[in-house]
Amino acid sequence: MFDILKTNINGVYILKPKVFKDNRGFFMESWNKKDFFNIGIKKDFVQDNHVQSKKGVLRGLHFQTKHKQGKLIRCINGKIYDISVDLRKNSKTFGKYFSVLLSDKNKNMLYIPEEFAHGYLVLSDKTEILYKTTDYYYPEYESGIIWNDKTLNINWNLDKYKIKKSELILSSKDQKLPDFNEYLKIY
Ligand SMILES: Cc1cn([C@H]2C[C@H](O)[C@@H](COP(=O)(O)OP(=O)(O)O[C@H]3O[C@H](C)C(=O)[C@H](O)[C@H]3O)O2)c(=O)[nH]c1=O
Repeated sequence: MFDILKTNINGVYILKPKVFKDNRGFFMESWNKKDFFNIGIKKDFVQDNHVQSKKGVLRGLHFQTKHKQGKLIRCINGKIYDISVDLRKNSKTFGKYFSVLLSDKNKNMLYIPEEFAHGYLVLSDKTEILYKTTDYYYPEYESGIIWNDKTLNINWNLDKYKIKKSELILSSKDQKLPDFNEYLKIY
């Protein structure tokens, strides 16, 4: 059982699971095929990912050019500031981004359809996220856009979260991602 919040980007949803608390702790359904189908999320998930990161890690912005992946993301320990960028050519929000705080406290879940670049800034140590994808990992089709692209102009809220740019931890791959204008030339 979920409350569904539509967002300013068509097809991107925040799902708030119903949390059953008692003197033992809590129970919640984190995914239910029927409920998702009724929302309009009809593609099956085929892979589950579990990622742990230190505070200050920034992963992304990533997407697969073929075998594009829809994602259902949730944070089970700590918190992340999650960013997804609409790359659907015919979308009226093409190039626009959606941001949301996902944490073990708010238990919010984010669903993004295929053709979105995805990334997140990690706001606390030993943060763990779980996310399902609607297609498999194909490293040969991995691509991305640099996190601080001037055209996308994403506000990562570094000041708000008191994370210095010099403290950010990115993979060497992510440090070399192309910018949005290069992306526009290729795809
Ligand atoms: C994504 C992925 C990675 N891997 C292996 C490949 C590397 O040896 C290792 C770390 O991969 P990577 O550095 O690409 O992990 P992230 O930077 O977290 O990548 C993810 O970051 C952003 C936020 C995403 O939304 C994507 O799901 C994904 O691109 O895990 C796998 O075995 N399977 C996978 O599905």
